[in-house]
Amino acid sequence: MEVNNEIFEGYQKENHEESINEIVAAYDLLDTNRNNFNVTIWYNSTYKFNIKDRRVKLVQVPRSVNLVSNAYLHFLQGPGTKMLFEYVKEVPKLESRLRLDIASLIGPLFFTWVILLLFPVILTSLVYEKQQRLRIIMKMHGLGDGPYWMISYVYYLIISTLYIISLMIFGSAIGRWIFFMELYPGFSLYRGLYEFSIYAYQKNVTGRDGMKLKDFTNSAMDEVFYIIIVEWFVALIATYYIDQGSLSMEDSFSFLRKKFKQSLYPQKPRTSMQSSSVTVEMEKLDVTQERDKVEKLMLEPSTSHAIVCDNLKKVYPRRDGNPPKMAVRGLSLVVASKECFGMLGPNGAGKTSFINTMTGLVKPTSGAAFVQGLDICKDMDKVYTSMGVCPQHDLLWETLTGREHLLFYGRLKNLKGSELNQVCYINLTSLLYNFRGVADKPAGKYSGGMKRRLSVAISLIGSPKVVYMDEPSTGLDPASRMNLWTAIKRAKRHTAIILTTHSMEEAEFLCDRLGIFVDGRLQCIGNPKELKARYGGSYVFTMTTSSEHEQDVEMLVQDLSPNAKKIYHIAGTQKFEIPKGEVGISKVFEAVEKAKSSFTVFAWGLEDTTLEDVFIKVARGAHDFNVLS
Ligand SMILES: Nc1ncnc2c1ncn2[C@@H]1O[C@H](COP(=O)(O)OP(=O)(O)OP(=O)(O)O)[C@@H](O)[C@H]1O
Repeated sequence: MEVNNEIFEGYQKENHEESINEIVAAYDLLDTNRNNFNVTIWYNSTYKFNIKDRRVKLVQVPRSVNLVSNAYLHFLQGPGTKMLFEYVKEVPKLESRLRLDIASLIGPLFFTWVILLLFPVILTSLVYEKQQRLRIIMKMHGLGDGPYWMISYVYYLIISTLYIISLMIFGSAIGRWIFFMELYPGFSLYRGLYEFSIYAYQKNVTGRDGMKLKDFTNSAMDEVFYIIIVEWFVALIATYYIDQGSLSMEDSFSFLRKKFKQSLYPQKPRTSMQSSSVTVEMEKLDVTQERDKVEKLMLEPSTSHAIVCDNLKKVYPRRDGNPPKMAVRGLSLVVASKECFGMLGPNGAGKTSFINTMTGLVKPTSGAAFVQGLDICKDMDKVYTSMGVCPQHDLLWETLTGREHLLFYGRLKNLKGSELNQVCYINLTSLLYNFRGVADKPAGKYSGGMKRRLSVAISLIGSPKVVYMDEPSTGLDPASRMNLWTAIKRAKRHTAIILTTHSMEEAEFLCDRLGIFVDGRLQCIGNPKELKARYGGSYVFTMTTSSEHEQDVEMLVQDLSPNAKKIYHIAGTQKFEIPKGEVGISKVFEAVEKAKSSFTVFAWGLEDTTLEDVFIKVARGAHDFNVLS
């Protein structure tokens, strides 16, 4: 290329003061904060005007290609650049192309987006564990908060590091320096990258270096770091609060909801609570005896009993304008080691609330409870190490197989190596009996009954000292139910079990003692035989005849026992309750044979009281008492 040396040399010799002053003025207009600026003009070699404190020096620097045209563009923006512009116009220059650096323009947005892709993945995973209550079930099986967060942190740190390293490798491959992209969280990262982009752009325009450490105070980069550090602490504390405030997502934000609700529903005097507390409590003898037993144990604490509850209460706070709900009203109960205690009760009686309180899912409102001598309010973490839980709703990872679930929970119970494999195998065979096809399938693909069986297997793994089972046999077919019962019976040899159920058959088959719970109170307690003897002191006599002989049947029953009560009557079929003390079975047979000779008897039957009869009687009695009081 032809170069006009004369023009440039002439410029140097004459030292055009006026044109240099105009450069300074032009620059001041562009950015009054800066007192340092470089202009690079190419000619044969590269010359540089260093303008500092309005003093201009022309220095020769190594040749730099392609910057001259950018410098012109920059200076053309100021009104005082006329002289230079006119002069430069005459300087022959290399052919150059306009560089539009897409990466610098959209880089910050793009990089932030790419890095934040990992954030929802981590968040979803943590929230999933919390929402599905997997977090609490892991805790109940002995996984403490410290190890949980450490493992989660290290796990996601490794994933994030690998991700960022991949990104950096990719970035280097495309020629970008993205070291600072490792910094997090997103917003400050975005800001940081924005600062980088400005420097990157200036590098292209002016030929200066990119961002240096010393540039941090001139740019907003120092702020970015302060924000990241502050956010780090705030996020850690907030996470800790949300996690510790309560273990349920719902309760985590209860403090906010409380404030909001207080403004919507001003506090009314607590009339309903007060009235319930002055209700005369007519406790049955067996329940009173149990309470006395607990009181004695409280005076001489011992670890010989697996579970001791002393006047345990759970009240759910006022919600959506509804009054507070007393779900458990002062329960006193002792469960011995290796005892299976069955909790029966109608829907909404408070059984699950009691189990949730005992397993640490909700805190008791008052009273105390001890598991193996450990206070559930103070030593829950220690209690968890010897506890198993089969919750009312299955809490399983959709993607883990049955075997993986058992291996995981087995490890939490400190089982290792061959012992772990053996325990896992025993549980799989006893509870997932056709396990070969099932054990290695993801739990998300299990049927309802299979999930239930897996939940029971998890609760029993590692031979915990205390196991809570909330309706373990719900949704099981008869064969699976029998399997489950066998497994529970086997577990009873070394474990105390509290189980809730709506199946009287199950309660009778498995439980050493039963308690019938109605409206938060224990109505009766004892072993199934005792309860039947106490509450079911009558036979149920049923006879079906044609309708014209109904009167004859009534007379027959009156002859047998004047105190018999008709409890059911429909289209020729009548049911009577006959007090056991007033009639012998042989007398009933005789009377029926006599009746058969005088009229046609289609069918008849005599039944002893079942547990179901006891349950209905007790539940109805308690309900009527509550309605009247
Ligand atoms: N989180 C809660 N907030 C307010 N009230 C609740 C809450 N959980 C349960 N309750 C109420 O407490 C009472 C006892 O409920 P709980 O679930 O303990 O009964 P349950 O005996 O286990 O019933 P089911 O046999 O149907 O499982 C019910 O009236 C229920 O509506």
